[in-house]
Amino acid sequence: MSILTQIQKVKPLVLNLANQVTTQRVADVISFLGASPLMTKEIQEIESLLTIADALVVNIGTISEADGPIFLKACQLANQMNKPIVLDPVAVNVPYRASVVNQLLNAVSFDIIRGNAAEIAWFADKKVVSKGIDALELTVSPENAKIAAKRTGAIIVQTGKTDVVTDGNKVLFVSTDSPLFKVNVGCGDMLSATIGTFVAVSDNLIQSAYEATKFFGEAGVRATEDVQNLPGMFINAFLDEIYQKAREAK
Ligand SMILES: Nc1ncnc2c1ncn2[C@@H]1O[C@H](COP(=O)(O)OP(=O)(O)O)[C@@H](O)[C@H]1O
Ligand SMILES: Cc1ncsc1CCOP(=O)(O)O
Ligand SMILES: [Mg+2]
Repeated sequence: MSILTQIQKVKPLVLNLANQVTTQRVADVISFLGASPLMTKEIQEIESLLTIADALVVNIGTISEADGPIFLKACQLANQMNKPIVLDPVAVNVPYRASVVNQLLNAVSFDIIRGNAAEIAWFADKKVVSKGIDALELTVSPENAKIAAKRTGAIIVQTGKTDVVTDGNKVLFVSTDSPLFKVNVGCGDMLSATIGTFVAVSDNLIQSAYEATKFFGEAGVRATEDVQNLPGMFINAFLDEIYQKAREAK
């Protein structure tokens, strides 16, 4: 049975420590895949929610001081409960974010880290030009992703024009090019949540990360054709493609 069919069957609960910008888009993509999203930032309920969750997605996009202890507690509990964690290290090159992520890396294990080329370069201790949430270099080799995977022990999904999925040894590529991904804020967050939904029902981390990234990219390319390359209607067309494609899976 494919991972997508498994998602429809199990309807996993995906718990999100989401950012405040793209929360609805992230909830939508999880729901349209056939799973159940839940967003929280309340430390008092983390344990009970993780008990019923199948995966945790941590997005640092709008981090505040109060978030540090919540991220730490959620990730520690998820590790103890053997629930997979996907980290989206939005703009981790900014010093405050870097210090919080360093604390997390010292205390917990992430199963998957999904970021753009500049964010993944940070985990490899390399510099790639970035501007806030965006990576500015278009062609980036898989070397940084491989180093980041070896250093963190996580599967790395480095996104850009070509996506790289690696455990540090094996390297898989996804090329699904559409300029509308870049214009629409939140596509990275939606991909991280999609990966979280795939790993919620599959123990094979690298395979689920790869299949999620490929599925997401292909839906985006089809949506770009549907909206004739214009960005305004893209997210709706994209979510519709995800909904349909998920249900066509065998
Ligand atoms: N230049 C690009 N051309 C085509 N697709 C891209 C490009 N950059 C990113 N994507 C796609 O957009 C999605 C989000 O990636 P990215 O923009 O790198 O993340 P983020 O939004 O976190 O910066 C991925 O599915 C990726 O394949
Ligand atoms: C604009 C913005 N500011 C803080 S988080 C965020 C959204 C980032 O989304 P993505 O990295 O998926 O484009
Ligand atoms: Mg991002």
